[in-house]
Amino acid sequence: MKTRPIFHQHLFQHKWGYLLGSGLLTISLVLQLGVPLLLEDFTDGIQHLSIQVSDLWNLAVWFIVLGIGIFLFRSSGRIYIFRLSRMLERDLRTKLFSHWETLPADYYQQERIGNLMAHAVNDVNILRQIGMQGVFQTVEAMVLISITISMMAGTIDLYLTLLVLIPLPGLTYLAYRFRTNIRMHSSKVQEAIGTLTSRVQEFCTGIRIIKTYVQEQEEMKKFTKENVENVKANKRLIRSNSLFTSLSQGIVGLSYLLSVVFGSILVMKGTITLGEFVAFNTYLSFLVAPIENLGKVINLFQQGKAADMRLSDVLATTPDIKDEEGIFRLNKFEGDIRIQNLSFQYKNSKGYALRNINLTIKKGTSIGIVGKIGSGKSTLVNLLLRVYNPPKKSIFINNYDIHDLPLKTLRTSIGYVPQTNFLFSSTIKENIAFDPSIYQDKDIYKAAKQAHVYEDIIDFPEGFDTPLGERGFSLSGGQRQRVSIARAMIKKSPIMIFDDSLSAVDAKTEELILKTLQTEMKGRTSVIISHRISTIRKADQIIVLDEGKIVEQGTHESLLERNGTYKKMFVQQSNEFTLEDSIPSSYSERTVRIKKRRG
Ligand SMILES: Nc1ncnc2c1ncn2[C@@H]1O[C@H](COP(=O)(O)OP(=O)(O)OP(=O)(O)O)[C@@H](O)[C@H]1O
Repeated sequence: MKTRPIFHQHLFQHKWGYLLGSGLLTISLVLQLGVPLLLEDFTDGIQHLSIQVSDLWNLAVWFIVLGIGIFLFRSSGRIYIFRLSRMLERDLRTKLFSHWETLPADYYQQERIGNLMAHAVNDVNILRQIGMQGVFQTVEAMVLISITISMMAGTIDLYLTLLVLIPLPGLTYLAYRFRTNIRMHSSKVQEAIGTLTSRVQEFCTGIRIIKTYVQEQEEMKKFTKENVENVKANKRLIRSNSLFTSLSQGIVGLSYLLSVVFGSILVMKGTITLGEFVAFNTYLSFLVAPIENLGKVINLFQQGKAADMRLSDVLATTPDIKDEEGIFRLNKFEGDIRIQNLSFQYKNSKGYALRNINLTIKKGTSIGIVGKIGSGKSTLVNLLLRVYNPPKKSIFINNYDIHDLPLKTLRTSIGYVPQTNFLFSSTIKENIAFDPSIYQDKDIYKAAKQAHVYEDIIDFPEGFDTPLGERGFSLSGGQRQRVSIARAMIKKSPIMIFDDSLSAVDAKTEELILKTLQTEMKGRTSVIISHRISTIRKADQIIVLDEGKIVEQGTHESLLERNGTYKKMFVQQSNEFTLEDSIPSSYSERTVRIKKRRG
């Protein structure tokens, strides 16, 4: 079913508001048309020397009354209309954002962030402008042009009116054509400024690399090139703007020339009075802006139509990961996981990321997942969280197919520490608790202690209230990882997933964290992905993934005894490290302490 364009829906929803705003504006425009009438009478009075001092006072009072009336009605009409379009902007952004929240992760991989930003900023702005300038200037043009021309032709002179109107449509055409041109050049200027800004930003953040690789001159060359581009873009904009202004002034000038020359002839012939001549030119001055605005408005409506279609398309995207019909309304569950014949292929991908996975993870146990880069480890946990949709009847939690569980329950019941530790530009406290009002400070401190980041945080100038910059750049890689772990720990979920979450911490801290996890995770299920055997060796079961398949499965000891991929990895990693304690020949000892070789 075809839906109505977004702007039409808004206009329809607020039709009375827009009518009221337009009505107020119309009153102010009608009052404005009283000015030429007053001038006409006054000029004729001067010409006939019939003006008294009291007439001067009267004129002044009328001007003031009209001025106040025009001001009051125009500004209230404007406020009314503009307020409605600000509501459109607010509601549309909220709608867009809440719609985006429903869309799955792969939507964001297919769409470029820049496009999404353009929808949220530019497209919404265009629709707002239609609600503001578009409606305001259309009403103004329709009312002013129709009444003014009627007054000029009906009360002064039809032929003179037709004559002065001849050049004016050129103004509409020019505004229409040049607006596209000027807009294109303006966006090029914006782009050039954006590029320059990014260059400076990159320079500031990458200053150490630039200096150590002696790249100052190269950077200077790049900057100079982009700076020149910026100047060129500005020159093109200035040229376009100046040409438009000069041509418009030429057209308006031509109209006035016709009015003055032929109007004076009519005055001299006695066809019109001097007062009517003055009023005629005042009417003409009222026409210029609305006729020019018509061109801009036509252009704006065209842009609006395109923006409306783009936004409607975005809003029409249906999430393919959502609560399905007939789900069990569970609020919580325990951590029994069963994976059955799970194979998975990403959209637009030729091969399978996972093939025929069968796995049982009992409540309260831990599983370690190892495997080469790209072997499917993260895919497996992403499917568990339904970040991507697994095939039906392939993943069960507490014997429920995860498709039959509410998404919210599924995700709140799983504490997840992702591979990339994204931190928000807020305080450390907010990064751990998201909403600190839900948790008490002691819960936040406890989670930080469990992640072994507490001591680091209290050393920061503002402790847990230290604000983090974009992506938390003020923290080290290891600190960021541990803040992410604390964020997952505070949830106390029955299932915890750690996706390569200890890669940036040193061996000693890793061991401390693992020890704490062992105690904290009692009764809960944990899934630990790692490239380092030291991280997963104590897990109740370990699987080795290779090209999406489970190639080995067992405990640390049983896998070492198999002499397969796991053992190869273990030996390889052991060679890369200096062993603090020697590796027992049978590999049966559970605690092998590995310390990264210094230097
Ligand atoms: N969103 C995606 N779209 C298409 N293919 C993907 C996507 N994400 C991962 N893949 C592919 O799926 C396979 C498994 O990737 P996955 O990220 O699960 O591996 P991994 O074992 O976690 O790797 P790493 O150790 O580097 O984290 C890889 O071939 C990868 O290129």
